[in-house]
Amino acid sequence: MASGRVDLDGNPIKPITICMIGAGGFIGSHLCEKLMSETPHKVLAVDVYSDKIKHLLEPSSLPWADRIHFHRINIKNDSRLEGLIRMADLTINLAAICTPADYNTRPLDTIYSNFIDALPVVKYCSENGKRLIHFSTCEVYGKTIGCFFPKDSPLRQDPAYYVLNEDTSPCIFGPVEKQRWSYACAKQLIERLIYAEGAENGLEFTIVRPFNWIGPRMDFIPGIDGPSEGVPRVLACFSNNLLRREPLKLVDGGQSQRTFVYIKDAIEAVLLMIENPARANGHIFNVGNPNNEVTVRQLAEMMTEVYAKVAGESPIDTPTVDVSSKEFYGEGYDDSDKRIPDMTIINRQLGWNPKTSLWDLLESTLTYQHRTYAEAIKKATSKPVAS
Ligand SMILES: NC(=O)c1ccc[n+]([C@@H]2O[C@H](COP(=O)([O-])OP(=O)(O)OC[C@H]3O[C@@H](n4cnc5c(N)ncnc54)[C@H](O)[C@@H]3O)[C@@H](O)[C@H]2O)c1
Ligand SMILES: O=c1ccn([C@@H]2O[C@H](COP(=O)(O)OP(=O)(O)O[C@H]3OC[C@@H](O)[C@H](O)[C@H]3O)[C@@H](O)[C@H]2O)c(=O)[nH]1
Repeated sequence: MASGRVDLDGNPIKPITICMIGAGGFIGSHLCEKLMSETPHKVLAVDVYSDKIKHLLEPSSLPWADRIHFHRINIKNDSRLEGLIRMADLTINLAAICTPADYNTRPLDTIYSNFIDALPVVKYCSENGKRLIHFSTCEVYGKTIGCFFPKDSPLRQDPAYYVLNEDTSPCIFGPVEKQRWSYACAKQLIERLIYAEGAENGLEFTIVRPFNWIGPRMDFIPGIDGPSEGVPRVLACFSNNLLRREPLKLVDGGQSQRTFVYIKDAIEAVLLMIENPARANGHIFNVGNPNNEVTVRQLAEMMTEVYAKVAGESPIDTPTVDVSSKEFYGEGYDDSDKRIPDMTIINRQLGWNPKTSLWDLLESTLTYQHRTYAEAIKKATSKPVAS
């Protein structure tokens, strides 16, 4: 497994120690899995939760048991953080509040989590001469230029006005009272701070801008492994509706567009960044799949079709229902209109391309959702309600 592995320039890859903050989340769990099963690297896994990586931590007879150690730490207030960053060769920061339902209901937590709490991580990396891979977001681009043209303008069809490029696209945010942009703004400011640490103090950094990575273990199913009233991201919302045989809720008509990339494809890109520092340092990378674009309505229709196939159940008579964003998310919600990543830079630096079609990634993800949750949902919904 470990021997004979070489980087993109043919040099042998030396085992390193990685301090991964937010290792217990969706992306972290897949990255830990990849690092344990395919590389010789060690992981100091930092998070407040460990449920999603439990299968990698126990039992102690696992072949990688001595290469992954979990540290239950809240990075807001724990003096052990600097020690862990010093012990590692590389820090990867995934920790954040990053669910749209939180942007306008917990705006302060969102800003603190995405900016203030990330500050010591950047500082410790810079002061100790350690490399940093920081997770930002495609939301830093905000709205596309195209959305400001009249609906029937042919300019809307011109990629120059909607394809998002790391080095040339502007970042266009909405008003302060629409607090999605506070998340975007906090992420953008930490990017700028990291860039400045690189420019002034020589911090070796890579910034990742994920474009809707989806797959197994994303978020939670309300009432099963998360709060009943919780609102996860769209994959888990729609999965929950399908599992419960309820209509999928289309916010403001489901007209927003997204490109979805399979988590396993995206993790390949992160591994290339980890193992090719000379090609990744100093860069910001879009990581997404421009070929998998759909409107949210089309996503709902495809998920309904795929779920019927994997669960062997016919769809319900009314598979979707429209809801207003105010009803669904509360006052002050705003949305990103369209997100197509330009892949030129990641292609040039790391030769990475996504592989999995939207249909295929939904098929494997919904198979997982069905296997993991269908029984639990049946039990939960058949329980008599206490009077
Ligand atoms: N999944 C995507 O498509 C996507 C898109 C854009 C950006 N991102 C970014 O990627 C990163 C990871 O996203 P994810 O989808 O895995 O989210 P996630 O919520 O599943 O994972 C984040 C993890 O960070 C942990 N965390 C948060 N605050 C912490 C703290 N103070 N101390 C310790 N741990 C803390 C959480 O417990 C959680 O396990 C985030 O920065 C997010 O903004 C993800
Ligand atoms: O049940 C639902 C849930 C969501 N939606 C819509 O589906 C779209 C996608 O919603 P998601 O919850 O997946 O989140 P978004 O794509 O807006 O943001 C996502 O990508 C950028 C990251 O930084 C964010 O952390 C991530 O959540 C939005 O237009 C939302 O309004 C529905 O129509 N119905």
